[in-house]
Amino acid sequence: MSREIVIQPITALAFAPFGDLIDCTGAADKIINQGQCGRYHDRAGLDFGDGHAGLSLFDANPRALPLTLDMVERHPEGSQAFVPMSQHPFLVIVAPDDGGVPGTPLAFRTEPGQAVNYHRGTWHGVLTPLHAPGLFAVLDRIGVGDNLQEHWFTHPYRIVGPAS
Ligand SMILES: NC(=O)N[C@@H](O)C(=O)O
Ligand code: NI
Repeated sequence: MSREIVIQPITALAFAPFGDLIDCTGAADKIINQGQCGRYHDRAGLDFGDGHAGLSLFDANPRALPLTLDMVERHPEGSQAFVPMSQHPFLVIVAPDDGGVPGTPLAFRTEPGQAVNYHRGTWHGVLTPLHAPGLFAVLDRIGVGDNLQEHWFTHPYRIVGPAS
């Protein structure tokens, strides 16, 4: 049995229970560098618990749609931010927590130039580019102990919708 999830455009409001949508919409918080740069200041709720911030690069293979979603994961010890290093949309899959297991997932497509930061403990699909290059900067917790909990669905979901 496969259950279908339709991809929707991401909005800050819809994503708010799961994380921060980071982009340059609206006026910059500050104009810097002799007026040559707008600073959209401190836009993510970063949380690294008892660890420290790590900045990594992920070079991920783009995925085709429809996508079979058979697993979501979460990081109980820290937040995780994905910043694309290309001007392509990517797929953001999250799920509410339902007593320690994920509820029905939601699938979002970002706009080019948008990044996301998953709150600590948010159920999410792994990094899912939709176009090459799947190159991302990732800011997440580096520290001791296990910071990864996976949930494999007995019945996978089928993620459908436009890739851009
Ligand atoms: N495992 C890892 O570093 N990446 C995942 O957490 C992911 O969300 O892609
Ligand atoms: Ni993750």
